[in-house]
Amino acid sequence: MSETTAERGGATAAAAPTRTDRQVSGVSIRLEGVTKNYPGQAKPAVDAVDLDIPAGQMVMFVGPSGCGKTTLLKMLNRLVEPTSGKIFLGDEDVTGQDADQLRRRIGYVIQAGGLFPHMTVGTNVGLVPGMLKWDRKRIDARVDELLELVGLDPEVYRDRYPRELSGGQQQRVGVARALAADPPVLLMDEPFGAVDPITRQRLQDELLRIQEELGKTIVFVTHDFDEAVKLGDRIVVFDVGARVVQYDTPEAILADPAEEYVADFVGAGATLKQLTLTRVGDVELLHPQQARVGEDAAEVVRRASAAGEKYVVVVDRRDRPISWPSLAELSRATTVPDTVDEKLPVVGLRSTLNDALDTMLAASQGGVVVTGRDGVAGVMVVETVMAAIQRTRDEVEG
Ligand SMILES: Nc1ncnc2c1ncn2[C@@H]1O[C@H](COP(=O)(O)OP(=O)(O)OP(=O)(O)O)[C@@H](O)[C@H]1O
Repeated sequence: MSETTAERGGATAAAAPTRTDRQVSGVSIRLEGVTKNYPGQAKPAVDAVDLDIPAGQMVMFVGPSGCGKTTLLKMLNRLVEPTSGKIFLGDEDVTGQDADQLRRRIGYVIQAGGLFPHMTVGTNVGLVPGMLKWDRKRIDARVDELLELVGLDPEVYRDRYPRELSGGQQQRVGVARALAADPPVLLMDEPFGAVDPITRQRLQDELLRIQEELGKTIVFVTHDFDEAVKLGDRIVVFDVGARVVQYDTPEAILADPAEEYVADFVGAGATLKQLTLTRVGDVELLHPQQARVGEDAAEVVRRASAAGEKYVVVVDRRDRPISWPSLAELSRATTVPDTVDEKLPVVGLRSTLNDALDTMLAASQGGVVVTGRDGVAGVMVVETVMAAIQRTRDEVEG
């Protein structure tokens, strides 16, 4: 770290560990005095920014509209040419490197996925490996692997066109495409801005899961402070000219905003935002009886009644939850039905309590099914969320 970096106000991340001890496949990014003057603009859009982004971390860029977040992001893959300053990937100065070469090492995800509409999902995902002249077999295998990774069945989606997908699915394909050549760095510019809140929450959960697995260095621009708190290992709060006002963990920023400006930006709901820091996996879950499709319904009802329960979670053959019927409903069937409840409220262990509450409200249900790596991890009821909110309030206020 240079002295100038230190002087310019906390633009270096402290050497705190990431949220989990994940594998790291990313490289660090270092900016030194990076500046952009757009022609005809009196002031630089980005003014002499120094920033160190540690390898394998997800760093969120937030700040008011027009403060220069996107310009700064686009200078990292040179969609915007810096006026001055230096950019390093690891120890390598990439400021003068051929931009096309550079972009093959940096995945880029934008709103709505930015897919080519006239190409199938498979062709979209295989674009960069194709440019890198991988052979057909290797590309096909990689496409399937990536579609699996982002939760899309390759058999079903490989040959579809983007217009045949929902917004959330297109976004998943966008992420798969950005990861295709296994770049160490991923840039994401408001990727989930155009999808509905519940889909956004699922995509965020998926991104956390993928990041846990891959450990890329991710730089993520967002307007949504809750999203920054949920996803970020660290958050950079910018002001005009991409001035770094605060660069720290979400916990630290919420607990101690650096300036009044940051406090305003964090907002009056900071107490409740603390809830965004609590993951579903951090609270005690209930463990209901489960039943598998095709089981004898009367037997399941007997088992659940004996355990004092009124509902069971039905899972399919791959242990995925598909419905959550009452014993009364179940006793009308002979075998446990394979009916999929499209509105079944489901969240992951890495979802936040806010997400869980939103999901319950959207489904008009008093609980959610929680899934983990190996299927159903439990269920959570609204009372648990309320108790956690109360605890957070007590802690913050008292
Ligand atoms: N191509 C361009 N030519 C001239 N000025 C530009 C150009 N792109 C951005 N700007 C200006 O640079 C400043 C920073 O814009 P930028 O889009 O980077 O901000 P931002 O923080 O990402 O904003 P938003 O959150 O609204 O997307 C703004 O004043 C903007 O008007």
